[in-house]
Amino acid sequence: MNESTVGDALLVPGKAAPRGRFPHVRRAGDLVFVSGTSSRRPDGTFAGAKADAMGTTDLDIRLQTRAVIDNIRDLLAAAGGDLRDVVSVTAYLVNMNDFGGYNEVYGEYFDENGPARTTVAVHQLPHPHLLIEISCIAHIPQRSAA
Ligand SMILES: N/C(=C\C=C\C(=O)O)C(=O)O
Repeated sequence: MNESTVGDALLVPGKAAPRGRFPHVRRAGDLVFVSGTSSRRPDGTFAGAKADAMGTTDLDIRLQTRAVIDNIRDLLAAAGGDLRDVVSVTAYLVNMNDFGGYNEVYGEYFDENGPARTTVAVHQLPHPHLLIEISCIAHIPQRSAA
């Protein structure tokens, strides 16, 4: 089904294209739902991920977490909001050993007055270099949307 039946679906120019048939962001009334977002750049490379010619990887949870939240900030801006509008965060880590680094960077953006949060470990994410993906819900009243 191509047609939107509830709210508005948004593909945000300049951001990494979704790797499937879903929008970056979907609005339903005053709530804005942000699809699971990684550190992927528009050119398909990942912030916080390097691999040498032998395939040895150097993956950095702090850099990835920062890039994910910055990507989400850009997506929210396209919906007329910003990170202060986020009311709920779900973070997916592939390894809970990364919780400390993730939590440290997260705390640079949000505090106890910020969104409700759930963090879970998952078996895999859609690319082997990914350590983290985050989805979230923001409250952005329609009258202030772009
Ligand atoms: N949200 C999904 C994938 C995101 C991948 C990325 O941002 O690199 C999905 O497949 O549901």
